[in-house]
Amino acid sequence: MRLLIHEHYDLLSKWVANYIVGKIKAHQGKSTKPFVLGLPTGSSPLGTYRELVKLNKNGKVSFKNVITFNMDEYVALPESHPESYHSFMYSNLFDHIDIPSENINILDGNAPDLEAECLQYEEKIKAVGGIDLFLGGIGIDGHIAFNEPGSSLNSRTRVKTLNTETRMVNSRFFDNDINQVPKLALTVGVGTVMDAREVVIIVSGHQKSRALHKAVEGGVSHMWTLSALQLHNKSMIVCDEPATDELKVSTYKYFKDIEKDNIGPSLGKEGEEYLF
Ligand SMILES: N[C@@H]1[C@@H](O)[C@H](O)[C@@H](COP(=O)(O)O)O[C@@H]1O
Repeated sequence: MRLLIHEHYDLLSKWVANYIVGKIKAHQGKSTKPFVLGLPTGSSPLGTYRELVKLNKNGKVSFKNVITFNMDEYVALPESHPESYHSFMYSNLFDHIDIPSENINILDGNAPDLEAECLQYEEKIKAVGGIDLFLGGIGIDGHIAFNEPGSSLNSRTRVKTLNTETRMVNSRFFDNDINQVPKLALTVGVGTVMDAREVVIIVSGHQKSRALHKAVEGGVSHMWTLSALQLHNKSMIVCDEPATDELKVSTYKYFKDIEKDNIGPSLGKEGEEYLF
């Protein structure tokens, strides 16, 4: 597992967006098949989405031949609700890029048969040849997508009960009222994420530092589902300095040193592009 430590969130966001664009372009250079991209919601990817929109508008990348699969969605929250993950994705990304609407996949938390919906989602991912790159974030308890502590590391897309801590954290989007936060969600499983050919996780801020410590320095454990990434053969965590607060100094220095040539000193200057 790689760990790239950026000075601050804006640099991280710019780097991740350019990394994704590099991957899409490299794929398009050698295949006519669509690039399949897994996507998260939350505040962590917001900067990356802003950069992707900019790169699309500047003609640096097209999403016409990209298929997306979102990680999760609340159960029984209308799609039109401002806090549904459908709304989030359209207002922060899809409404601003040239992706065809038929290429967008988001779990339907209002489907009459939720289990069938989850099974179909897995089938659809398989049918397009699997996910090339899964982008993700984490919760403060180290959850990836909505795979709360105790989730099987082999789990597939399914209905998941949200724990109180996650609902409290997410209540900031629901008038700070935990009672308005749905109790259930549909989520891809840890196994679904692990099947992606590459996984990139954004971790930003001090509040995520314990989870980062557990995922990087702890053992593989279902109590910190991000730690499953240790078993993935192409995974990377991209974080900012505050997220490293709980890492050992030696771990911090190790990753700073080993990745020093991959985080250029000029990174982040307006208009600067990175080629991967
Ligand atoms: N299901 C989402 C996760 O996919 C996301 O990673 C997490 C962290 O969100 P944020 O980036 O806002 O901290 O929130 C939710 O629980």
